[in-house]
Amino acid sequence: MATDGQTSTRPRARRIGIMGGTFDPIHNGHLVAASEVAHRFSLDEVIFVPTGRPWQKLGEDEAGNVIDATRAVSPAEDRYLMTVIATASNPRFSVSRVDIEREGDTYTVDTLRDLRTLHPEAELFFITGADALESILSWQDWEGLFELAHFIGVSRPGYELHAKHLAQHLGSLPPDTLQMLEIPALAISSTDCRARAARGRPVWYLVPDGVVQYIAKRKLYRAPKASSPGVSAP
Ligand SMILES: Nc1ncnc2c1ncn2[C@@H]1O[C@H](COP(=O)(O)OP(=O)(O)OP(=O)(O)O)[C@@H](O)[C@H]1O
Ligand SMILES: O=C(O)c1ccc[n+]([C@@H]2O[C@H](COP(=O)([O-])O)[C@@H](O)[C@H]2O)c1
Repeated sequence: MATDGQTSTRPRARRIGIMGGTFDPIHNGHLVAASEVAHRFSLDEVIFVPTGRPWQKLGEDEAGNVIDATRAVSPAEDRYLMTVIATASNPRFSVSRVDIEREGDTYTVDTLRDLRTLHPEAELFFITGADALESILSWQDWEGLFELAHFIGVSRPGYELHAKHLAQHLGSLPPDTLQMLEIPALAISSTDCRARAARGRPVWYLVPDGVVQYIAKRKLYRAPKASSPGVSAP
């Protein structure tokens, strides 16, 4: 604290965005979302965090039995490497392995706790698309999430960006707990990119060039998902 009547020169806390996703594959919708939030919220860095075991995307029932084999997710290392390739040219973007190195299902509550431990002084901003925000009440320990970071909901074509379902819970929290941001509309999804790659249709300009090349090199999304060595049960 300044004691001589001068203004304190203590630097402001580092502002870190967290872009969580399965990134199977990462596409330009993810990158634009992170870039827009970084600009509008004056973030110093955005950390992309590929999921380890995205439990809601595995097509499994509660006992872990595969009930929809078409929903198997690509190996975490492939998704991680595509994320590194896609973000490499932006000095403000980085990629974390916290979710892929933690065992078991991936829960955002754990992601935020791990990143808080790694960045104890930082202000954290978790970035989520309108579709993910819509289903946040189904996330593990969702009630505690809003105490761990600010949340930024971003628009996405085909989804309404709102927090009506959270109104009761957010009422008792500071107004900057959840903020909404309209971003340029890119109607791109990983599901569509996978379907295109599977049928030999182009994914150029939907995903970064290096990711197009990585998908081709690793022959991702070509074989039926049931036979790929993903993270769902064999
Ligand atoms: N086109 C987009 N515009 C804005 N946000 C997006 C867009 N695509 C994905 N997101 C957001 O990015 C995060 C990670 O998304 P994810 O990796 O599941 O991609 P996806 O395209 O939704 O994948 P899939 O089609 O396999 O469900 C989520 O918060 C999601 O809402
Ligand atoms: O915490 C949970 O239970 C939870 C359930 C579903 C999704 N999430 C997180 O939401 C982010 C986007 O996930 P997804 O599945 O849409 O790629 C990613 O960071 C996930 O870990 C988190």
